Amino acid sequence: MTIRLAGLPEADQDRIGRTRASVAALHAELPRNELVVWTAGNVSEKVPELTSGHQLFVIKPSGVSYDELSAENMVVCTLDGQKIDDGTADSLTPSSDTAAHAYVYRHMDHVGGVVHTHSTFATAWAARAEPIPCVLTMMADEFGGDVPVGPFALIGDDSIGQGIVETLRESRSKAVLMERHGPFTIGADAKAAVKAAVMCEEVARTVHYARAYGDPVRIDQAQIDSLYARYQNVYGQKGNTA
Ligand SMILES: O=C(CO)[C@@H](O)[C@H](O)COP(=O)(O)O
Repeated sequence: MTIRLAGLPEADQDRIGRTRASVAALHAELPRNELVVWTAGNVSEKVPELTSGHQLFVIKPSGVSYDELSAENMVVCTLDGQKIDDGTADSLTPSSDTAAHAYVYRHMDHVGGVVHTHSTFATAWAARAEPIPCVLTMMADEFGGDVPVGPFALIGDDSIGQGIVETLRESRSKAVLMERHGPFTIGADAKAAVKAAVMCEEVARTVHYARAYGDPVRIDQAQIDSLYARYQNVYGQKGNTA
């Protein structure tokens, strides 16, 4: 039976509303960071701590221009990728990549946010099915090593999601270059996944130019491990309330 948003406890409705607003706002980061053209990218976030016990996520409606996105038209889905009765028109369909996002949430419990783009430099590496080698400290920081390539898969069923999960389970990376398609990124929440998408495009561009003029040198594994540990555990204002 379809879950009805209006029938959920008030606290759950409030939580879902906050997630819808946050995911709608984060989509503006995709064109702002030049990660998308037209509508070719999407962001989703799993709704945490629902008292009703439902497991839901929020994702962009398919093909809707980023400047028309709002909390009200963010689509709410079950982890099976099925749209609930979320108050939007029945005709409003979720992202083409909903099945992939849903598969990741079902199989990677620690993931709270997923992003997909076709950002130019990362997608060029995906077109060559070539992992981005870890030749930059920024890559060790954010990805803990190379940015891996996932298998080519057609859109619309679980195959992309399966490829994302199989690839990222073997890596610390928050980004995977799906072969001949483009990058998918994950994070503890949608903002972390958007950051990973921004950083993935940045390192794809930098390493592309580095290789155009020479042979970049890999960072050795012990140094990658040290850089990753510092960045993930010390960098920024970890826990500071100031
Ligand atoms: O690769 C594709 C379509 O082939 C998708 O990733 C779109 O580029 C974004 O689709 P929507 O989220 O707007 O449905």
